[in-house]
Amino acid sequence: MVYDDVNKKWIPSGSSSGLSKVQLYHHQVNNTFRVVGRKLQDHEIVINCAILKGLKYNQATVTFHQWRDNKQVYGLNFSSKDDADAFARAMLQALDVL
Ligand SMILES: CC(=O)N[C@@H](Cc1ccccc1Cl)C(=O)N1CCC[C@]12C=C[C@@H]1CC[C@@H](C(=O)N3CC[C@@H]4C=C[C@H]5[C@H](C)C[C@@H](C(=O)O)N5C(=O)[C@H]43)N1C2=O
Repeated sequence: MVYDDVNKKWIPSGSSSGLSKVQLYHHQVNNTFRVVGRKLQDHEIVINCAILKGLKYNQATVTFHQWRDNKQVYGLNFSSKDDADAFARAMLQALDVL
């Protein structure tokens, strides 16, 4: 999800709401990280953002985590606590090595 600052509400990222698979990629060569989310149904890329050193990953609730870059605020509304925990662990490990 992305935050619509004008209307002060979260909107689905991409062309429609629906479940997506969100992955954290590590580019070994230059030690960079990127979050990429794809819709399960049609593989539409719904999130594609670089994770930079010093990023603050906010676990607002057990299943809703968020972060911001200079352009927008991203929110991940996880289907389960386990998914949220797994993603948060990977994100925090990435932030540790950046
Ligand atoms: C300093 C800073 O940047 N701070 C950011 C957060 C942050 C901190 C540190 C580092 C980075 C970031 Cl990003 C912040 O506070 N921001 C970023 C933009 C929005 C917000 C501002 C105000 C509101 C108030 C309430 C809360 C909100 O949005 N919350 C709460 C949990 C709750 C869970 C789920 C989602 C649900 C999917 C739909 C909707 C629903 O429940 O209807 N909803 C929500 O309502 C969700 N806000 C925010 O997060």
